[in-house]
Amino acid sequence: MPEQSGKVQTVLGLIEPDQLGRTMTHEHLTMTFECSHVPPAPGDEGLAAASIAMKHLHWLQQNPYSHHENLLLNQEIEAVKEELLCYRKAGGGSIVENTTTGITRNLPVLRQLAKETGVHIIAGAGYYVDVTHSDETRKMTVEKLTDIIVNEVLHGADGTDIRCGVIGEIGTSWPITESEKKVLRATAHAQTQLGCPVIIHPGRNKAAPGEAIRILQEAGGDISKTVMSHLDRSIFDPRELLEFAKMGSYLEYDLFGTEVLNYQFNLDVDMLSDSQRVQTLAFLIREGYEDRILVAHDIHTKHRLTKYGGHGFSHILKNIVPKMLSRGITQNQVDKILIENPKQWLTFK
Ligand SMILES: CCC(=O)NCCS(=O)(=O)O
Repeated sequence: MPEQSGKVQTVLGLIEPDQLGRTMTHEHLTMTFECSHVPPAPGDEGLAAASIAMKHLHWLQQNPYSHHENLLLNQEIEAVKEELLCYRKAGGGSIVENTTTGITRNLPVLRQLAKETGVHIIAGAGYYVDVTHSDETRKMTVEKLTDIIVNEVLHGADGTDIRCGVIGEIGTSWPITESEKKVLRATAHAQTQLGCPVIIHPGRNKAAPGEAIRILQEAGGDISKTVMSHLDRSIFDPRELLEFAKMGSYLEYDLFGTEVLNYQFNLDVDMLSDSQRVQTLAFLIREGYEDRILVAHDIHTKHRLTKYGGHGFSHILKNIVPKMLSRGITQNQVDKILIENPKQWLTFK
């Protein structure tokens, strides 16, 4: 039985699950997102090249992926540190940092932030979406990928002794590519060996979450210990959502704070507002899924930091929790979503 059994693995070592407190299960503290750059609309090239400024803020909020500098969250370590101190003051305890290979994971920075702020940080093992896979990664067998992921959890990643405490976010596109399928199978095999939590980034299609779960299931993964991210831009029809929920994964609404007219990555999608996210959580609770819900902001660009006029890492604790309570979600259910469910998910079997 691995030493992680019954514990949560943070970048500073193992902790007791009760030490986690309120936990955002899907954030990024340092990463780059150039792989997802969207060319600006004709006429917007000047805005896309300008430094971030108050007078451009609305444009930036609506076109976050067309501004190159905005995609470099790794340049904001000091601002993120300030945010984490505010997050603690607001009652936050832990953050799952989902940056995986391909989007510039930086484990020494995560360790430094955990030391300086007292926030428990859990790092992610594995690989982001296909466009970020190296030729070397693409050529690897499932067995080799499994060994690498297991090693990142048991011994440390990126040449450090800093160990990951979850596998993911594992990136998938739509349709899921062959290289991503291999990574999903390796994820399931590693999870079988380790009894660890897994988190998946689905492609931008309503069929994507179910397809990723089926691949994990067929490879022996433990779906009850797996999170499906980004449901707030993936499945909108209530009946289809309940069909997906029946598959048994955690259901994560992790784009709180993102309110956009046009979702740049899929213009067919009408992105939920925060009010609609809260309504969806209330719906899932009524349908009996309160033990399966997780929430976060998935901050991955500069403009969502308070330094740039964004909502920051404390938005859920400060603004969304009161809204949840005002819409009939009980304090006990809020505590399940913020404390108990993350604890169950993050504890190694
Ligand atoms: C690395 C951050 C990330 O993948 N965020 C998801 C954005 S979205 O696909 O839900 O728009």
